[in-house]
Amino acid sequence: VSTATKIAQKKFDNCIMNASGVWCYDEKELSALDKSEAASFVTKSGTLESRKGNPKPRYFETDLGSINSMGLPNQGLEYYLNFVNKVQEQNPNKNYFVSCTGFNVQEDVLLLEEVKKSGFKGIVELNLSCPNVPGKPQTGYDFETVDMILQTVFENYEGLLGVKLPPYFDIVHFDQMAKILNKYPLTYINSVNSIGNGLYIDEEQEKVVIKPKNGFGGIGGDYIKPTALANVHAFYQRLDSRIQIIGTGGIKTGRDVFEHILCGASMVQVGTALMKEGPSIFRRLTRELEAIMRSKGYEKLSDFKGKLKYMN
Ligand SMILES: CC(C)(C)CCc1c(C(=O)O)[nH]c(=O)[nH]c1=O
Repeated sequence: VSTATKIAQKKFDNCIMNASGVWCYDEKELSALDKSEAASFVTKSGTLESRKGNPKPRYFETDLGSINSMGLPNQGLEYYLNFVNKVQEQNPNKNYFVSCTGFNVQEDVLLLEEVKKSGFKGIVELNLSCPNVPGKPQTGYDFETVDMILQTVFENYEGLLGVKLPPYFDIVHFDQMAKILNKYPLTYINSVNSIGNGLYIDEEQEKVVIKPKNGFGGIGGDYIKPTALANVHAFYQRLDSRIQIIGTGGIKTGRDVFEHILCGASMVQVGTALMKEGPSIFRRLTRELEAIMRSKGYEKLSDFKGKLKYMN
C-alpha cells in the first residue's frame, strides 16, 4: 500500500465534512467548521486572483435541494493557503483540504506551484468541474483534457491530491474516466459535484429564481442522491483500491451517509444540507450514523464500506 494511501487512509478515520463551496468562503466560516464535529474542512475553490463571482441572487434553496450559479466567488488561493497553514499548525492531527481551480492547465500548474511554495502539508482538491476553453464542455466532460491536466500536474506536484468530479450518466463514461484516473497517483476522487445546468422555476411569477445564466445552475440536495450514489459505486467498482473515494451529493441524514459508505466512499461531504442547517449538522449526522451502525452490529466503516449487495 503506497505511502500516500496509508496517509490518506489515516486521514479519513472520521468521515463527515463540508463540500467545497459551502460554509468555506472566509476565515469566519472555516473556523466555524473547524470548531464543529466535522472531521475536517475544505475551502472554496481558490483561483489565482480573488473573484467577486456572479450577480445575486445566485443561490436558491428549494424543499428538495438547491440551485446555484455562484461563479466561483473566492478570496484567492493565497488567502486560503495562509489560513489553512496556520490552522494546520495548531491541529497537526487533523488534515485539511484546500480546493483550487484554474481556467486552463497553465493556471492549474501555477496554482500547485503556489501550494508547494507555501509549504502546505494538507490535501489539495483540484476542481475539474471548472470551465474549459469556450466551445468545449466543462473540463470534467472533456476526457482528453482531464488526461492532459493530470499528466501535467503530476509531473510537478508530489503532495496529496484529489480531484472533484462532475456527475457522469453513461456507463462508458465511467469506464473511460476510471481508465484515465487509474494512471495517476491520486489520493482520492470526490464524486459528485452539482448536476450542471438545471432549471428551477417560480411558477407563480413564471420566472427563474437566480440571476446568472438565465436561471440555469448546478443542482444539489435530494434531487441528486441517486446520481451521487451511482457515481461513487461505479468508481468504487473501477478504481484501484489505492485511490480513496469521497462521496458527495444528497446527504442530509445518517442513512444517506451510510448509503454512500455502502457504495464505497471512505469519507463524505455535505453541501446543500449544511447550507440549510449550519455546522451543527455534523453532530447530528455523526450520531445518526453511529445509531445505524450500532443497530446493524457494525463497529467501524470497513465493516460495511463498499459491501452493497446485488440481486443474485
Ligand atoms: C461552476 C464553476 C464556477 C465553473 C466552478 C465552481 C462551482 C460552483 C460555482 O462557484 O458556481 N458551483 C458549484 O455547484 N460547483 C462548482 O464547482
